[in-house]
This record gives sequence, C-alpha cells and structure tokens, in this order.
Amino acid sequence: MESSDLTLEDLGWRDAFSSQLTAEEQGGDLCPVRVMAVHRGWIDIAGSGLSGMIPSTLRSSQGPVDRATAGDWLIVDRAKLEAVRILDRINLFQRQAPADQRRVQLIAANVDTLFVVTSCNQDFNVARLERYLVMAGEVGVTPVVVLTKIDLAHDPDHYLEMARALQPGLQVEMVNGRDPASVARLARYCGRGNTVALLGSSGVGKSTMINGLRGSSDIATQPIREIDGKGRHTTTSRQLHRLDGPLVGPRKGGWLVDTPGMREFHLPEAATGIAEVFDDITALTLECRFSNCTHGAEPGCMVQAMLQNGTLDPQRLERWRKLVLEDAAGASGRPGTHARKRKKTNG
Ligand SMILES: Nc1nc2c(ncn2[C@@H]2O[C@H](COP(=O)(O)OP(=O)(O)OP(=O)(O)O)[C@@H](O)[C@H]2O)c(=O)[nH]1
Ligand SMILES: [Zn+2]
Repeated sequence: MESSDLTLEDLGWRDAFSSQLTAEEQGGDLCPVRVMAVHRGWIDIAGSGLSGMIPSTLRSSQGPVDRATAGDWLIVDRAKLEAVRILDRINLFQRQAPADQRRVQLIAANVDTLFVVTSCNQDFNVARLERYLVMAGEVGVTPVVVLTKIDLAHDPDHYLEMARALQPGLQVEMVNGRDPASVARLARYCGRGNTVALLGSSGVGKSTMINGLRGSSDIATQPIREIDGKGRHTTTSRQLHRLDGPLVGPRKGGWLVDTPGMREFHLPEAATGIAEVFDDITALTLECRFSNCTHGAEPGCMVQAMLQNGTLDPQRLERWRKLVLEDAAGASGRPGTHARKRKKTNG
C-alpha cells in the first residue's frame, strides 16, 4: 500500500456506508476503501490515507453481483491486502454481458449524478432522452440533462423547453463545451466527493465537456495504459477520474466514472424507470376500470379518455407503449434474481 492524502469524504463516503460498518470494521486492519479502477483480476483501491492495488477476489462472494466494480466501497484487510466484502451499494449500473445473456456485467456503482448529454441539433431526440431518463430512474441515480453546442443552435431556448418537458422537475443545463465559463455551470455537480457518469451519443461533446471541467486537454475519456499486478501493460478505461480542474477548484474535485459499458449502456429492466419518467400515464392507468386494461378499446379506460379530450399527447403515449412492450419482451431473457437497490442519493 502507498500513502495518499485523500480522505473518505474526498472519495465520496456517505452515511449510508458508515451505518453498515461493524465494530471490528472500524479499527485494526480492516478499513473501507473505494474501487478506483478494475483490471483483470486486480483492483485499484483508495481509502483514508492509502492507495494501492490488490487482487479483486473477495474473501467470500455471494451471487452474480457480488464482485467489485468501479465506484464500489469495500472493506479490505490492510495487512493481508485482501478484499473482505462489498458494502451495500447506493446504486449499480449493470447490464447483460453482450457475449452471454445469462451473465451480468457490472459497470459502475455509487454514482451520484448522471449527465445525459445531447447537443442542440439533430441529435436531440425525445424518445432517446426518455430512454436515458428511464434508465436513470431504474438505476436510482439523479439525471441532469446537459444540452451542448448551444453556440451553434439558432434557438437554444427551444431545446431547453423540450428538455424540461421530458419529466417534471428535471434539471437541465445548457453549455457551450468549448467555453470554460459556460462549462463552469456543471462544476456544482462535480465537487468534492461527488461521482458523476455520462451518457450520450458519439460526438455530442462529452469529452470536450470533461476536458473543460478538468481544465486540461488530455482526453479524460480515452483508455489509459497501465501496468497490472503481474507487471504487464494493460489497456483499461474502467476507472474513476478525478475532476480536479480550475472550474471545480484545485483538490476539491469529485469523480468521473468512465467505463466502456457506460457509453453503450442499455437497460436490463425498466419498469420502475418507466413509471417515473411517465408518471402522468402511470397515474392514469391506475384509474382505468380494469386492472389489466390494455388501454385499447376497454370501457372505462382513463388513458383513452385523456387521449380523446386532448390532455394526453398521442406520441408520448406511443413512446410509453413501446418502452413497456420492450421491457416485457426483455423480461424473459434476463439474468438471475439479484436484489436491486434503488435509493436516491441526492434528493
Ligand atoms: N461549437 C461547439 N462545438 C462543440 C461543443 N461541444 C463539443 N464540440 C465539438 O464537437 C466535436 C465532438 O466533441 P467530443 O467531445 O469529441 O464528443 P464526444 O461526445 O466525446 O464523442 P465520443 O468520444 O465519440 O463519444 C468536437 O469537434 C468538439 O470540439 C460545443 O458546445 N460547441
Ligand atoms: Zn386503460
């Protein structure tokens, strides 16, 4: 282990983790650390005043999601350089492994804010944004829609209005990623101890934004060559990057989760997220006469009633139907019955 000047607060420690510690985990050789990067068989960890690399194997592992992933908090045995257990997560991004649908791939844990990034041009797509927001709701992470390239848009406020209409109370920020003064709007989400992740299509300006926040031109989101535990070079980008640029404040920055899966993330399941993003429609369905109403031609269908009287946007209803159908279709191919956490971190 090497020493470091990081504190647990810098690393994103929360009361939700303190309350999980047993008496013997609060002294002696056992201590909490955060997983900063995941390599094949090894993890980079950082805790109060220490950092280093240890084998990723847990002393005992229970079930498919009981594996360390980027952002996790672990109890480690400092003397034996061993990972003991994973603390219950505030949230977890996971997906079905592309190669094997029965396996889950863990992407990142304990994320505070999800930047849903889109540019103010043809990339702006209501259905796609709703999908991202459904995902945020499902994982239990607070989304912030970031509209980029406002300098190129003829009428950026139009995009702002459309974005705000996606979900009640949704936070929306507009930035010109190339202008540090503009990117500074995002700094408040990236401060000490905060963990953010980004979602958005290629080319919308994610890297530009991150570089602006970090105040450097190194591409924060490019894979980094590292030396693994056996002294080999490996390419990994499954890690947390410090957001420590001048906009956030030197030594005050939080963490950016950047893992390959994050950028291609799609939903393993979505019912909770759909209910959240489409809470207006969900509320209507509860008032239909029949509990198994398909909102087609049944009598006493509240959804149809609101459609008829013009209260409900038919396109929004169509997008909702599509997501619900997809979720139902996905249900059959899903991996095991893992417990899911859904607790909001900030608010
Ligand atoms: N005018 C303008 N250009 C921008 C803005 N944000 C990004 N760009 C430009 O858009 C291009 C794509 O930006 P990137 O930051 O590479 O996009 P990305 O989302 O990281 O793309 P991937 O790495 O493919 O996922 C670059 O040429 C940027 O300079 C912006 O707010 N305004
Ligand atoms: Zn109905």
